Amino acid sequence: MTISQDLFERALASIPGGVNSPVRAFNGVGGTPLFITKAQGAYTFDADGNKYIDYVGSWGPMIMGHNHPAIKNAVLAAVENGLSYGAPTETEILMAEKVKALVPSIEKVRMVSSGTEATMSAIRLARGFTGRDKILKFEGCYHGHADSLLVKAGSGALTMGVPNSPGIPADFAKHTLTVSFNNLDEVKAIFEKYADEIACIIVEPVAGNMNCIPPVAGFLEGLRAVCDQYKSVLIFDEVMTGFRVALGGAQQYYNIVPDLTCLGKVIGGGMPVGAFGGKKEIMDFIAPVGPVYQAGTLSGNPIAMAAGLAALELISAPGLHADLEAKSKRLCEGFEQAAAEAGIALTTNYAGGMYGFFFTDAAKVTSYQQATQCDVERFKRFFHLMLEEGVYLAPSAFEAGFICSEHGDAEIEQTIAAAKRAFAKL
Ligand SMILES: Cc1ncc(COP(=O)(O)O)c(C=O)c1O
Ligand SMILES: N[C@H](C=O)CCC(=O)O
Repeated sequence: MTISQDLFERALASIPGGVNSPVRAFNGVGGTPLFITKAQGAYTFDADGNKYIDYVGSWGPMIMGHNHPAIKNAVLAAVENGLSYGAPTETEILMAEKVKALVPSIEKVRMVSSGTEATMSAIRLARGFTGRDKILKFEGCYHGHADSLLVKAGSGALTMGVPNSPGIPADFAKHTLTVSFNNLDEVKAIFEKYADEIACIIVEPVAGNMNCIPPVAGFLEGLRAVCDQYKSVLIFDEVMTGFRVALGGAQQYYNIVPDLTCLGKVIGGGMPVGAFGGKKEIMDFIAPVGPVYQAGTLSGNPIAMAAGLAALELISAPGLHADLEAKSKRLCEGFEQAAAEAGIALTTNYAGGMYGFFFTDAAKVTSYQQATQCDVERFKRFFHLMLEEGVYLAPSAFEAGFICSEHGDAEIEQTIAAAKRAFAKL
């Protein structure tokens, strides 16, 4: 990795921490981040010419594998007509119609350029719509880096040990209430306390930013009931789960209808895209039809829409999500069996095309507290052993892993075999 090392040193001189998003810096595992030169299918290639089976997939968007020809060709065709107009296009209508068809709880949708913009806009809309200031989120859930949401946050914030970021005025953060994920009693108690002051609950329906933690039975149903009771807006942040755990997202997988949904990652096919949408009466509260302001110079960008539409077309193939889940299951079972043979305590979680594994004695991990008590040092050693084996896992114990359509049986079995050798050396 000498070229990656040289590039990292050069990057450190000009870019804070050498990276443009903290989770890329390997702070969670130590060592030098890989500098990637190209990616194809299930594989990424680094500057030193190493080839890796990739379970990061650009942190989720690459559900059809890297550089899929249909997405690439859609982008190339769109580029011929110009890069951006700042005026409406038919492709935006096609995108909105496709999103509505795939996620029926979405009656109207607004396109943005990142998941952060989607969640930030959705909570502003919920506040404007209800006339309430407080919002409720869950410890360890990450919803991007908007001020209201960087409170007890997961992902890089948790990895770096700064779940509450400096720079956010206390006067602002005080409006963000937090309780434990998968703990409905805490949700009910806080609603009893603040009754009609809470504008919305925002939740990752499968938590993917404190490793991977699916909801326990009844949790999402309970959130729906509480929001109905107190007339709060239920926001599913499906930036990660959307189009991944099922074609219609986690709301289809668990059969719960939120009021608003945030989307990102897969919806852009690898281009910078996000979206938020939901009930017509709430969505019509945003400008220009309603009073809540929300805008974006590059929102609905024609190249990004072309890539996203091509991706959504591809993922609509019958059986794709069942296949992704079968691969997640095989990988998790393979890891558990290999760990057991080596006498290593390990448990796994998965939902559709996302998964996580935890070095712990616990039979199942269902909470933030359990996730943060896992053996992070063991994870770090395992991560580097797997890298030496040619397997690129998320470089943090607090991130989910992603399966793509191009992970075939060969890649999955190769990964399990690599894990077996790695466990033996832990
Ligand atoms: C659940 C969730 N919400 C929001 C975001 C923010 O998206 P972005 O990084 O595109 O701003 C992310 C990922 O970063 C995410 O995983
Ligand atoms: N966990 C994050 C998103 O899901 C990782 C992406 C990032 O913040 O760079």
